Amino acid sequence: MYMKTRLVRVRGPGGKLAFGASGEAEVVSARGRGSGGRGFMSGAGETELQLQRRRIQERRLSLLAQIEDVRRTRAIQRSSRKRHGGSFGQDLVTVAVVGYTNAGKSTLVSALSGAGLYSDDRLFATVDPRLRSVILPSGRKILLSDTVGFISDLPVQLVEAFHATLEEVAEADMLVHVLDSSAPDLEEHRSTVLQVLQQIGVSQDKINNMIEVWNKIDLVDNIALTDGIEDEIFLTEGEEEEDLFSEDDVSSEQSSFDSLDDTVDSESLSEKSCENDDDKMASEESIAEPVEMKAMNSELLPEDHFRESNGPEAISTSACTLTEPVSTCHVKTSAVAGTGLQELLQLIDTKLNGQQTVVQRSYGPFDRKWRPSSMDDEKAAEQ
Ligand SMILES: Nc1nc2c(ncn2[C@@H]2O[C@H](COP(=O)(O)OP(=O)(O)OP(=O)(O)O)[C@@H](O)[C@H]2O)c(=O)[nH]1
Ligand SMILES: [Mg+2]
Repeated sequence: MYMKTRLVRVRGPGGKLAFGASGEAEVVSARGRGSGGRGFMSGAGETELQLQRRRIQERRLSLLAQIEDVRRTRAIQRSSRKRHGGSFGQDLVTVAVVGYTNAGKSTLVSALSGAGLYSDDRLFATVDPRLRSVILPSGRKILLSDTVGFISDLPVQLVEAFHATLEEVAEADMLVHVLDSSAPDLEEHRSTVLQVLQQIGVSQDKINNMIEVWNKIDLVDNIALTDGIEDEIFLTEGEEEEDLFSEDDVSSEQSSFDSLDDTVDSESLSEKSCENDDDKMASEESIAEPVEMKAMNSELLPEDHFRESNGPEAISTSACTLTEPVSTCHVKTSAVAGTGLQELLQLIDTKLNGQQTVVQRSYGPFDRKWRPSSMDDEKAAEQ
């Protein structure tokens, strides 16, 4: 097939035609040959290499045009969402799902918006299929935004291509960071993502407020999880896991969630933990002192205990800070098995409710606008 459509020639070191010989290989396309005379010996047309380069260039330009389209569309979507109750309003906040490549972001977004949970792609599907609407346990509707996976050492040339995604991340009201908990280089993935988020101008507040999803929990062997892996991931070195709560506490946790979803089992119910929003100051302090990390085994945290100190809206008083100088809430999920999904939605709900009163949207590098300093808040709001 290849030979039928293309002429392949290999030029040997002496410039002679030498099929299959080692040396500089020059592949001449049949198309190019036609345009350049009698084969490359007499100044052939476009070589295969040139042809490939041209095609790559064309493809690049076409992709850049598409990306520009997506950016424009998303900008329109965002302003429309703001007008009709978006970022500052009640109804349509955007939660961007970020994470290292292959962590399971797309699977998770599909699972969250798939059968069994409310899903409505209609509104934005025509312009961007990666935005899915989801109804939280409280009835609040949000938009979940799937994003391009981050990778280490992202080539500079690719950054432009990622801008559409990055803008969505910078603009999102909240971030959900999906981690593949079975990945051996989990820590590296986590720090790469945090680094990229900082690089693209996501505010520290937003990073601190981020929910971590420990996905692919089905791949992590239960015994290994309790014996070692979880300790490695979640506990600070030197800290000892404590049996903090009695069985009664655990069952009270379950009862408090029964109203949310009867199908949720006790195991998955205990699979979440969250820092107190009010503890934000404390967590910010911990950024300055990265060594001082609190951590707890989330399995042991009862719901009643969370509520005691945080009021009805809060899920947890316990900071589940990790070994990184960033404190986060976390939920364990298996996007393929469908476990932990309700807990994740509940956590997003709780976080958003907590944010509601203090929503201070951080401006990323993409939406900073100049504003006269004398302008009072009312005028600014009108604008
Ligand atoms: N066992 C298991 N596999 C999962 C889970 N979630 C996702 N996967 C698998 O992991 C692979 C990657 O999933 P994706 O959803 O494409 O990951 P992604 O983060 O969107 O990847 P990129 O778009 O490349 O960044 C797929 O083969 C999924 O089936 C999970 O919870 N458990
Ligand atoms: Mg994906």
